[in-house]
Amino acid sequence: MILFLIPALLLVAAFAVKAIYHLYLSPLARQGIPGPWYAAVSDLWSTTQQLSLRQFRGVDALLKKYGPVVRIGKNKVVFLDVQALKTVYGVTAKFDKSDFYQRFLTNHNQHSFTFIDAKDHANRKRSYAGHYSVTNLARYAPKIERVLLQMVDGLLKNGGKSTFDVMSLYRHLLVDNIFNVAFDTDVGIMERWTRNEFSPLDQAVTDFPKAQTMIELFPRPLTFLLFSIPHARLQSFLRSDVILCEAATGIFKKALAEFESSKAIESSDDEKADSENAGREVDGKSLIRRMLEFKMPDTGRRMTDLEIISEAQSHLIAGSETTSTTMSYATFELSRRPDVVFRLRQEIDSAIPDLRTMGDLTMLQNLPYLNAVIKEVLRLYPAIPGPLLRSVPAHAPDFTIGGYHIPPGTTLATQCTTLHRQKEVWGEDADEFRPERWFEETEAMRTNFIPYGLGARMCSGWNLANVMLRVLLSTLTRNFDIIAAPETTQSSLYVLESFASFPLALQAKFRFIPRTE
Ligand code: HEM
Repeated sequence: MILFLIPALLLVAAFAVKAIYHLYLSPLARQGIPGPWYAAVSDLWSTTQQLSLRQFRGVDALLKKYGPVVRIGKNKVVFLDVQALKTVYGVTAKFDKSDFYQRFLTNHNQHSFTFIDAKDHANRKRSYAGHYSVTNLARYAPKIERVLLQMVDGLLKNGGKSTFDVMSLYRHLLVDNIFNVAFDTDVGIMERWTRNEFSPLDQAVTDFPKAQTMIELFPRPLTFLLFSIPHARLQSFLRSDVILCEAATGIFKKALAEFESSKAIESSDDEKADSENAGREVDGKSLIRRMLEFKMPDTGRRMTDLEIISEAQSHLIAGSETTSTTMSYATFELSRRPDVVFRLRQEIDSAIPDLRTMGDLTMLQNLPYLNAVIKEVLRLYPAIPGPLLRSVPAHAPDFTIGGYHIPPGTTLATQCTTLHRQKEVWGEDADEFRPERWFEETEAMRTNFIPYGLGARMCSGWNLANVMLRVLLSTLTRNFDIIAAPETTQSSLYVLESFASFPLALQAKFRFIPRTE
């Protein structure tokens, strides 16, 4: 008995000593940064918050209770200070991403979203620079429109008889879209949806962030147990990374073959190659082609096959689930706000008279009410609602937030959920969906609105996301009256997150009744 007791007592004593250190003696404790004691003594609070899939809510509650700088872990501080936002996240900021992002490695490889080191990250971003620019995206308008009209046709054919889960519907469309826009490949996922066929790729895209969070938070030595449970759905959930990697490898091989053959043409017949490549220039280069051609500026090294595959895989994930969730919440607002639909229709009907077209992308970019609606959706339903974690670098010069000295090694973060709902910035109706507020945009609104993050690590695909939100919202509002299914309510859409947000019910069902007036 005593043999068990002594180690147990030693463990308790070790925990108590550590807890005392973190509560009273550590550099953060000595600064007296406010926050609950139970969050400061260990990282248990933070871990349970992540497990509960409500971390952004817990952090929001603490920021409201303790003020703009709060200690939420042994070594973790969250803040709301706009000045600090620029220092921590700004374009010239020297703060790296925290190692939290390592859970999102794809195929065990780094990609732009996960790189910790700023130089590695900058090089990777250079490898596909310009691909998601507004001008380059305009080249893909016909492909975007084709898939969009497939969806509209499917809904028109149904004539409003059935309800559809739009989380899944939009994801199908957006997965197709990423393949078209980033990889110049048509995989026909939307078509599968119209035939009511299951698509493993679509499922894997939505599983990935949830599965990676589960694997990360599961006790490490026991992970193998998780992978041994003989349950088909659980195993496909846990292996979403493999499914996505297979898809990315397929498109990589295709792009590589095209790249090799174009090089062969170039070397065998320069003149002929010139004319063939002239054709390619008009088509633009796919994301993979850009990476195949890229050489690191400092070393001249080319990217390895695995690096390209992992980067492509990450764009597939980042580019579909986020936009689909945002659109699903937009659909919910449309279904319960006839006043917003009325104003939107007034604007869109006169801008796009032909029902069978999507409208010019530049023209859509200039529709004020449509853009106000999108901003309001991104404000209230940000797809990444929780803390964006950064590390104070080892040799950081003296760094303070709100008068507190923050030592090197501390993990720092802000979160848009709280920034986007501060009454001092957005007014007393901050929690309400009111697109009109964007017609009186203030400087404070501009600096506190960060649905796509900010600085050097800001979302690479934000132009694409905005394009897709515009074409989807305008086309659906134009063609359909949208009615929420009885089971789709504020409670069923209660927001949860595993870094990316999703509704509690995991679905959002609506009927799309063809518009008659
Ligand atoms: C409504 C849709 C979207 C939202 C709200 C969103 C939000 C974000 C946010 C907040 C970040 C920064 C995360 C951080 O700092 O930790 C991010 C990064 C990123 N997003 Fe998006 N995103 C969206 C759509 C897209 C799309 C369509 C793509 C297309 C490929 C994309 C690709 C990426 C990539 C590659 C990164 C990593 C950027 C880097 O660190 O260099 N996202 N996104």
